Amino acid sequence: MPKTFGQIEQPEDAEVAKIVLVGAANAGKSTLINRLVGDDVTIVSARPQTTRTRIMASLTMGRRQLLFLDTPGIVSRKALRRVERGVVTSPWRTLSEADCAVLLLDAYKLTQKTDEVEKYLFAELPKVTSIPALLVVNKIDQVEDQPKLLETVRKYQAMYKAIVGEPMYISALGNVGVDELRLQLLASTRPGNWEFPANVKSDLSDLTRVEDLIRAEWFARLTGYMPYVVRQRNVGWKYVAAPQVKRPMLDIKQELLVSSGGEAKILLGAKGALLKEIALAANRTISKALGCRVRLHLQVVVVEDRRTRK
Ligand SMILES: Nc1nc2c(ncn2[C@@H]2O[C@H](COP(=O)(O)OP(=O)(O)OP(=O)(O)O)[C@@H](O)[C@H]2O)c(=O)[nH]1
Repeated sequence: MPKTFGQIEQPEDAEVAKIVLVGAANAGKSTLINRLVGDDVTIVSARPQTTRTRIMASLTMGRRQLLFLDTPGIVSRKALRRVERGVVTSPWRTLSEADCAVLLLDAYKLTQKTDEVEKYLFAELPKVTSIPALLVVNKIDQVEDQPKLLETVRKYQAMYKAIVGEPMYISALGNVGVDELRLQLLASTRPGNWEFPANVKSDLSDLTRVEDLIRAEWFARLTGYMPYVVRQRNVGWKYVAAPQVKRPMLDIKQELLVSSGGEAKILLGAKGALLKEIALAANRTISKALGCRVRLHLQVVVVEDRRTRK
């Protein structure tokens, strides 16, 4: 018989595990969470540091629930030192909440000897935590020199004593090894109460998810500093009932705020074509993510930039 805990219906023998992903910026944390959960819950981009919110995604299989605590990537040693001093949101704080860590390494960086941040991260990690961890090596699709990779991974394995089992080699993007990793993670659950109903995949409010998905589209199409200067303002959110259609359609109006006509031009593209493309693509992903029909309106608005105001 299922029992109700608070608002949540769960089986008598419910189990739960909180998982934290630790890795340098761009290691593929967001991509991996999306693969594991099977939904676009976090923003994925080729540029580092796009994870703005700490996102908790959840995945329920049978009686087990996994809760993923996503952490912002660590870009440099300097950033890591700031983290230690508690100046920026600390991934370490998230670590203390977790039952199990996934230590995510970028296979390509390991073979190219550009893994400085990782080395530093692994040297610091044992000082702040000893939670059990899986060592997961991502982006194996990018590696040719496999012996070199295995040798480097062995060194990492020795650095954090609480690593459970053998390292796992995956490609989050290519969906290789992800099913095996999911099974491993499910094996780390302990008796406990679920935090989300079985069918909920993320605790982000729908609005935050929508804004993330819109942002992902312009990040995918613009380069350089430009994506970072755009801010979002939600100006409309209503469900519109349409005759002959069973489920209402969600009508969303968002403004993209920039501080100059030049920036507006870049975002609009020739005759507004780029903005149209962004809106169309975002409309599709939002509709899929929320499971309802969506009509998205995007508008570029030039606002005075307080930083440059005299
Ligand atoms: N070739 C390859 N690329 C991958 C793989 N996994 C992720 N990527 C790419 O690596 C880039 C970074 O991925 P993200 O998932 O945004 O990385 P992240 O660790 O969440 O990054 P931050 O938000 O900066 O912390 C994206 O361009 C992904 O498509 C993989 O298995 N193979």
